[in-house]
Amino acid sequence: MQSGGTDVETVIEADRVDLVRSGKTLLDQVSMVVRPGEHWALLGPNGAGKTTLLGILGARRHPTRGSVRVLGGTLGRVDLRELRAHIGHVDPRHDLRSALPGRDVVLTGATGSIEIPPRWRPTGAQRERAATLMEVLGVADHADAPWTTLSQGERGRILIARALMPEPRLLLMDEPATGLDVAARERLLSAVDRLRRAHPEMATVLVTHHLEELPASTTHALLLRAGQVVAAGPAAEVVASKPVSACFDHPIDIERSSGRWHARAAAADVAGLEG
Ligand SMILES: Nc1ncnc2c1ncn2[C@@H]1O[C@H](COP(=O)(O)OP(=O)(O)OP(=O)(O)O)[C@@H](O)[C@H]1O
Repeated sequence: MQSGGTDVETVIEADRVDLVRSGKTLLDQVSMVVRPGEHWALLGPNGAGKTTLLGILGARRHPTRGSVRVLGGTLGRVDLRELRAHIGHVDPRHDLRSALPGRDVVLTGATGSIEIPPRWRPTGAQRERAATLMEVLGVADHADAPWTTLSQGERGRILIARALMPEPRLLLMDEPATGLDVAARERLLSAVDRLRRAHPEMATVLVTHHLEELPASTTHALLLRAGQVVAAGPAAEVVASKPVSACFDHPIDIERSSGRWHARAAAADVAGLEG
């Protein structure tokens, strides 16, 4: 692989992407390059366009202007359904209503469906892979538990295992830790760290608005505000007080310890509030 530039092994290459809906510019000249083994955080306030951008990176929607190459395929020129089969997308709005056991929910990742298709039977290799992934994600004990009884944190980890069934080279996660209590969040983040170690070539993009929800294995970050990129690059530079304060339009102090990030209102701002 070449260093820099646009090598063939680039996982995502978005160049000056605009997305306009109902006359509103949701993404404005967004560019981003993701290479194998990189783990990106997509950060920004409510309504910044994070989910919209993830939809484009996941080959679920086309940009209005600009070019997007994902896993070597240019959106607009390749079959989006075919491309989607190679992308793991963890969507918190997974629309499963039946009491499918955890193991079967993971197996639906192989068929790309919500339910197990009639007459479909997993191969031995698929069963083995599902078991391994549930082990890595720490949900092996829930293989027989019905989806309807699983907690939000358990569901989240099951959905990540599901997204990994087709051995994707790209994994997209939209706010995987939202709504979890502190222990469930920590279990999920450890699972994501383990997963990244187990699949060193896989690239990931994780959306969140909470810096505390960033796994320690995050390598890069892109800050989005009102559809525009405020900063993008190595996490150590981008997840820092100055760029994050600019992105959220609020003075924020960022600290990093044991690889994890913590955010709080800047001291001057707190004094202002108290005074
Ligand atoms: N089809 C649409 N037509 C018009 N506006 C839309 C459409 N879809 C999304 N939007 C708007 O686009 C903006 C970006 O939405 P998006 O969900 O991508 O933001 P986000 O950064 O993921 O926000 P949050 O953190 O709140 O989930 C929002 O203002 C939203 O209301």
